[in-house]
Amino acid sequence: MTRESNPTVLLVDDQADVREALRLLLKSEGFASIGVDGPSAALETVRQRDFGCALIDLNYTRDTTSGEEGLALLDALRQHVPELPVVVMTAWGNVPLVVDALRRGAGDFIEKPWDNARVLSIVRTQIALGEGARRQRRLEAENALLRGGGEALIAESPAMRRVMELVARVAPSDANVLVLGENGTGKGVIAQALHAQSRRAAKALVKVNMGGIAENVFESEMFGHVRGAYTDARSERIGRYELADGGTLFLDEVGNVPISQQPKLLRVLEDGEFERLGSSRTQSADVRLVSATNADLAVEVEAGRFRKDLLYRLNTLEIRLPPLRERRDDILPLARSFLERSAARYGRHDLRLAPSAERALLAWRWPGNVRELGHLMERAALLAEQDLVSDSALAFGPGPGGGTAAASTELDDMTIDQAEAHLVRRALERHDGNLQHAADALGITRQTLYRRMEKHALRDPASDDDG
Ligand SMILES: Nc1ncnc2c1ncn2[C@@H]1O[C@H](COP(=O)(O)OP(=O)(O)OP(=O)(O)O)[C@@H](O)[C@H]1O
Repeated sequence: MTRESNPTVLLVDDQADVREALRLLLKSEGFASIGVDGPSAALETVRQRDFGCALIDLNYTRDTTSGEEGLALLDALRQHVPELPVVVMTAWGNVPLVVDALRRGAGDFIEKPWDNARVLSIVRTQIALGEGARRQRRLEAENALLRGGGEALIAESPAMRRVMELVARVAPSDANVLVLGENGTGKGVIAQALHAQSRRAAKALVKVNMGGIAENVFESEMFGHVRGAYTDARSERIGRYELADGGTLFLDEVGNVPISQQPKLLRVLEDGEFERLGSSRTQSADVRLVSATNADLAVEVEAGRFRKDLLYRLNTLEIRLPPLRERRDDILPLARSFLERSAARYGRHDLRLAPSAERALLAWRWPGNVRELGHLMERAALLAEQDLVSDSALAFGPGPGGGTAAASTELDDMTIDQAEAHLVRRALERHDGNLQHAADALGITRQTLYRRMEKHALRDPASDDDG
């Protein structure tokens, strides 16, 4: 969110005295304004900063009566900065032109010579409408980013109870928290709990997966960009940092922030200030940071891949999540909860675990932790032939060397590189492009999968747009 108290009005008119009269009128009501003399200067200016509203003349020197230039400017503004309310100024009585402008999206019109009170009332109304539109767009963007709903968090084991006590103690503070743990141990769930128990709970929890952001889009993802900031930036975009204003920003897989981008992250963490890519305007946001990693960041610092000063910014407090194999008391409560949820989804309401299944679940080492348990229960709910799910109905992860004879013959004829590309592609296909599931199936981390995909030029189905 920008920190400007009173929005600025853009005045576009080729006559300097008109601009000056409007500037003084607006100033008397506390509105700042910037005046420019024509369409190209107007378009240049809206690229550089935000306005609460624009007042544009419809006739410029090149063509002083038809209004064509003004209407073209109106169209361009609607396209470039759709939330900016535009008020058109016309000569008295030019009804067809006014109608045309309103049809093309002008918020209102002013006839010259104008009535001061009417100008001020229109400007106030249009600014309020524009703010409403921006707020709406923010909410939509936030909703799209929020993780799907709060799921029940299970913490029966002594180790997890201690974690939850720590969460309760640190959540209300604004301190940055680093959540550590193997893949699938529930770091995202803990980030959600920290947010839900904080005074920011009513605001957004914005998640960014650092493992999934390519180096060249890092800055625009995090801090947004203005239109035209780079070749594909067709529209303005709000960054994740700004979206988290007043709320919590969750940086997942923070160990993957490229070293070249780490100073940018450090700067915003130090003073809360940033610029949208392509803009020189400094903005600020009030953000509480929770980050997570399965990497040993001390080792990354040693190796020169992670800045020590950044680590110290992130880990004001650390929460370590034990792997599932070290909290066996959670296994069955989690399994029952996942089975119940999947059973409801697939209409198998009477499904329950047989003692043999419970013994098998307790004996498994859970390399994929809680996530693996969730997937196993979902498969069981789908595939179980009887309501009582026995150990034989549990398809524990493929052991090393799993795979069909046909697949191995295919692999026999490939180079190692080809085989790797083939396996990655097949895993992505089998798991409908879900990177985590594909990585689990391949027995590698999501980061490693991501690197392999880059190496073999396989597309990440989630990285789609420029906004
Ligand atoms: N204590 C818990 N209670 C209920 N569900 C849990 C718990 N811990 C994890 N889960 C579930 O397990 C899955 C994996 O959790 P999550 O994504 O938070 O793990 P993670 O440690 O962030 O994984 P990664 O390191 O791969 O990003 C999610 O579906 C989550 O809802």
